Amino acid sequence: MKIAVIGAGAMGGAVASGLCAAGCDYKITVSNPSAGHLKPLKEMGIAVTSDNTVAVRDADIVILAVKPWIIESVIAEIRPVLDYSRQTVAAIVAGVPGRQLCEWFLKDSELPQLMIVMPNTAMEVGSSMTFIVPVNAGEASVSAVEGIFNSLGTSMVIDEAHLPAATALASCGIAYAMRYVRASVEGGVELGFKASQAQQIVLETLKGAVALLQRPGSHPESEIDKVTTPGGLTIRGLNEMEHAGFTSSVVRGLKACVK
Ligand SMILES: NC(=O)C1=CN([C@@H]2O[C@H](COP(=O)(O)OP(=O)(O)OC[C@H]3O[C@@H](n4cnc5c(N)ncnc54)[C@H](OP(=O)(O)O)[C@@H]3O)[C@@H](O)[C@H]2O)C=CC1
Ligand SMILES: O=C(O)[C@@H]1CCC=N1
Repeated sequence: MKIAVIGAGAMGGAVASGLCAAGCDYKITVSNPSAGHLKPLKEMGIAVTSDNTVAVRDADIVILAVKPWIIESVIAEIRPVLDYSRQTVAAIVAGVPGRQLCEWFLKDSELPQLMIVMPNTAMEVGSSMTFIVPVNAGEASVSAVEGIFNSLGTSMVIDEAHLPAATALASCGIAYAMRYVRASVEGGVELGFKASQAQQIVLETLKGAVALLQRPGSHPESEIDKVTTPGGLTIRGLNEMEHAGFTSSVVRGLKACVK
């Protein structure tokens, strides 16, 4: 299967390099105006070009990975050369509704197989939580796009109404998770560990927490109950974090992100 990736930044670059690193059998061409982002991809053996129309011409699946304010002009550029009868478009774009994409893609009253895809930066390491929103897409094209993003982590097909929340939790969520790590490392340094040691401790602890929660029937509160000795140390720390607004600030941050 041939894939064109338009835009070689954080998302487009991670799709291409991630698929390549995973040893996938896709023939990938990446297009980007400046050469800087293309160089490492070219070194991995990926075909590169600065011409979007060249990249999409032969592709079975076109992945758009440009900033939201650029996507309209990119669609206008590639629309004349796209063959809607055989090509699927997956748009990685935040905050652009499906109906708007349909308006921009409409050609002779036709649309391509079209979906919005929302990954996160962990595609780079094959661990993205990716959402797929079918906008105008049948089973075969959704399953082809699922195949791509399952090679880069885990994918979930959702409806568009859930996309803002999904974006907040998983795409932006990577940054929120990083902030928890940074905060814990800073605390660890103040308590006497070197930053590198503190980071290792925090990451291993998070790995353990994830593994505990991934067991069937597991729940965060029951895991917390096992740690919090009555009158003990853990509950003092937890309650202090809650007095400072821990849960509330996470919920408020997610809601602000969706707004
Ligand atoms: N970053 C993230 O975590 C996430 C981003 N998204 C969405 O992904 C999309 C891409 O974001 P992101 O990868 O972060 O952005 P980047 O700025 O990292 O990458 C965008 C890339 O598009 C290139 N570009 C600019 N103009 C054109 C053009 N006319 N044709 C082809 N390529 C072009 C840029 O090239 P140059 O730099 O040379 O100008 C750049 O390499 C956005 O719509 C964003 O909303 C979705 C989920 C998560
Ligand atoms: O912050 C943003 O707008 C993009 C969308 C999701 C993650 N980054």
